Amino acid sequence: RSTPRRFASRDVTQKIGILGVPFDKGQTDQGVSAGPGAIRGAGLVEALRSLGHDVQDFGDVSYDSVPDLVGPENMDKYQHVAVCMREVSSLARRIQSEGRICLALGGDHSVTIGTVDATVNAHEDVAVIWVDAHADLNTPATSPSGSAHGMPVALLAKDLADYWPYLPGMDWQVPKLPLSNLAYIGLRSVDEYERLTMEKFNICAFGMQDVESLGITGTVELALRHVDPYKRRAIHLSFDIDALDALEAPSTGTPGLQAAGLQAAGLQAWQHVYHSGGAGSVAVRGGLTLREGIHIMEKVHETGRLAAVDLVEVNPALGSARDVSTTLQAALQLLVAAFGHSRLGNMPRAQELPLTKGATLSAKGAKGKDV
Ligand SMILES: NC(=[NH2+])NCCC[C@H](N)C(=O)O
Repeated sequence: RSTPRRFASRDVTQKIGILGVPFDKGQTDQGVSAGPGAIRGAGLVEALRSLGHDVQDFGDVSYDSVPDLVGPENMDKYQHVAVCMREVSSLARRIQSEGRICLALGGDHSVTIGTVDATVNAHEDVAVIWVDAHADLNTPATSPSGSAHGMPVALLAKDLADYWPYLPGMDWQVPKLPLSNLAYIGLRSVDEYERLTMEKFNICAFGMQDVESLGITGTVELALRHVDPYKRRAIHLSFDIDALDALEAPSTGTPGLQAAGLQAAGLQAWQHVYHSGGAGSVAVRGGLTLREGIHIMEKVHETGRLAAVDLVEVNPALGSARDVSTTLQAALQLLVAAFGHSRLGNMPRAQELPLTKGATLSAKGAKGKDV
């Protein structure tokens, strides 16, 4: 049974609020703070408006003073995280309270400490789809790097609250997200303790092997069914550009394991192997294709329950000019897909199609009356 494709999106105006979060202190590479500017510069606002949406750009989050907070051991730049994410959360809440879908541009993935916090406060029942090469499920006690961008999920999860020490300056943040409302897609670099946590709490995760065996269609269907079985939750979609293969999005910086190489070496998937850090960082090979990423976005859009999107870890300082442009185009395509781009390009609406010379099919005409 074949049903005609629906192009509903062109007729449904969505209210979108863009929030830039040029935050880079959740990891060690320079340049990820230029992400929001670069994605805007690639034409994001214009592209979303051309879909007919009501787009308001709320600019970039800034914070000036960093108080002398003593954070947990092995959580780098804790003070910055605590202060900046409070600001992110309050702005993202404001955007959502105006009835807008909050589109946050990172920055590194620690920005979700603020954005997801806003979503779980703006809605009663929230589902999170986390598209990423990494699980970002470490606590300071388990983190191999001390980088906050590897910790947001652990910080947001209600089930993991007891695994954290008291966090001074973060009283605004209440871990509210049940891990049962979360699904990962695209994992290929999971640390040992993250894996243990995933097993212990039975977290729904589709790694690259699963995407391979189920296909992206099956993967997204199962992920959505898991996080939102009764089709009533607000959906927060957090997309780390490093979920895409390095060929599709080279300008991103997290050192990680090379899945293919590890398998060849007969190593366990959870034994993490790092590339050289800093300027030599490279994206993780063996990831999602851009088409697969777009499919995820389209399917979440089709639910009609998208509340917030993050697009993070685009680093315009990494790679050649061509790498940067490839990465930015990928980011842009993902985002227009999340907001209902037409799969076949900008097709005219049926009513706009000229039937005979000079005549167009009006709504009335479509019912067979005089045109
Ligand atoms: N959002 C990211 N790129 N996260 C990378 C995390 C890498 C590693 N698992 C860590 O915790 O340090």
